[in-house]
Amino acid sequence: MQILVLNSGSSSLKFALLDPENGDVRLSGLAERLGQEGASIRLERFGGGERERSEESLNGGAHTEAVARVLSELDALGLRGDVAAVGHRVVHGGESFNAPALITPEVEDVIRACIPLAPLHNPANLAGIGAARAAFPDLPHVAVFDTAFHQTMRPVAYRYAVPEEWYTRYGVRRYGFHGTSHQYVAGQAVRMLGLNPGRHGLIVAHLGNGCSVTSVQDGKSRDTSMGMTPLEGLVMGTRSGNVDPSLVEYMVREAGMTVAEVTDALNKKSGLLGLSGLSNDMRELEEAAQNGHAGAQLAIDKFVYRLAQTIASYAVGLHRWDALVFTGGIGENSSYIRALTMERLGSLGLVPDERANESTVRGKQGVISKEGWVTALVVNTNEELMIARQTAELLKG
Ligand SMILES: Nc1ncnc2c1ncn2[C@@H]1O[C@H](COP(=O)(O)OP(=O)(O)O)[C@@H](O)[C@H]1O
Ligand SMILES: CC(=O)OP(=O)(O)O
Ligand SMILES: [Mg+2]
Repeated sequence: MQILVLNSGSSSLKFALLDPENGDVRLSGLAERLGQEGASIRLERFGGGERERSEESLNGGAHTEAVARVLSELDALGLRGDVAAVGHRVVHGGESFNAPALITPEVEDVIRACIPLAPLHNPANLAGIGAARAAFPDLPHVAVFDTAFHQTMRPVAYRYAVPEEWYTRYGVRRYGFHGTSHQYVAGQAVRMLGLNPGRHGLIVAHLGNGCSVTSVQDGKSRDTSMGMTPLEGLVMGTRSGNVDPSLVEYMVREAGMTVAEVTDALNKKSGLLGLSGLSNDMRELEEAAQNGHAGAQLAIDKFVYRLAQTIASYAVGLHRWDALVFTGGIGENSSYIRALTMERLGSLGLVPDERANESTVRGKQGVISKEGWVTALVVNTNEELMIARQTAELLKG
């Protein structure tokens, strides 16, 4: 059985056709700058131990054109008939979903109702669902929510200290995101370390373009750093993470900006990009910092400082702490950021094994801490595989 997985961003579409049993990928790729000039799509085909890549223009195409191109590629490869179902990443499911859901008109309504909580993500997810339903009208479509894994948080973690009515009437609370990745990575770490699936404590740092830390106890999310929206928490590529909420009103008053402009800047012009004045890409910042770029150095230092602070604070809620887990593009590849973070956490017993840390990059995973100290490890996340598995499980059940 093959599952087609679609992960729609505001202007991008990641896709993969894979077997949920063994994780074998037949086709994968990424369409970018959708709906804009210069839209393009990259395709990778796998078969018979071979891998073939290509890139082409989509000519201003949007999600519909990207899905259509994926479909024509499936036809060209003779794989369309193998697709048993489509699994969609949906970022915000509010409090309505603690598990994946078969997409019905009612489910689409709930995803639509969550747009105000995730204005950057949910409209793109709906566009992807619409395009895929038109392309595969007879197949089951399943929504896998970023928020679902975090529905096990208790009120002490998910409530904000604001008037109660904001929660009961307007749904103002912490929801958390990247749940599919945190759940997958925590499960892998339990297996790799031989921990008891029913009794363990992990802190998982998912560090990609968006970044979040989650504490996982006995397989369940206890707390997570992203909040009502994916803006809260850590310093990210272009997102500020935590700031004083008063700055919104202040910038409106002092800089003559609108609330929407301030919010947009906090989401798209802040974080590593804002602090460095250079880039949202950690690779570029590491190189620039080495060449003496002060802004890049500050961005890295602030990123690490906030990350280490958050990790330390998450040790508070766990009944035991077995390991710190790094994942995502930065977590899996930057031995520098991992080393700096662990050094900051030295007083909590984290000590990097220099050789293991430096060699655990580009697809390698495993323990990177010195023996006898708190365990730290790298786990490669695989949201596509997790979405495919959850889609297949829901259809079986
Ligand atoms: N070798 C590397 N060293 C440092 N950072 C890296 C490296 N490889 C990738 N990254 C960083 O990972 C981030 C992207 O993470 P990724 O998980 O791929 O993003 P997304 O959240 O879009 O899926 C970027 O900041 C990129 O610079
Ligand atoms: C929810 C979220 O922040 O996702 P991403 O990291 O893919 O932007
Ligand atoms: Mg990501």
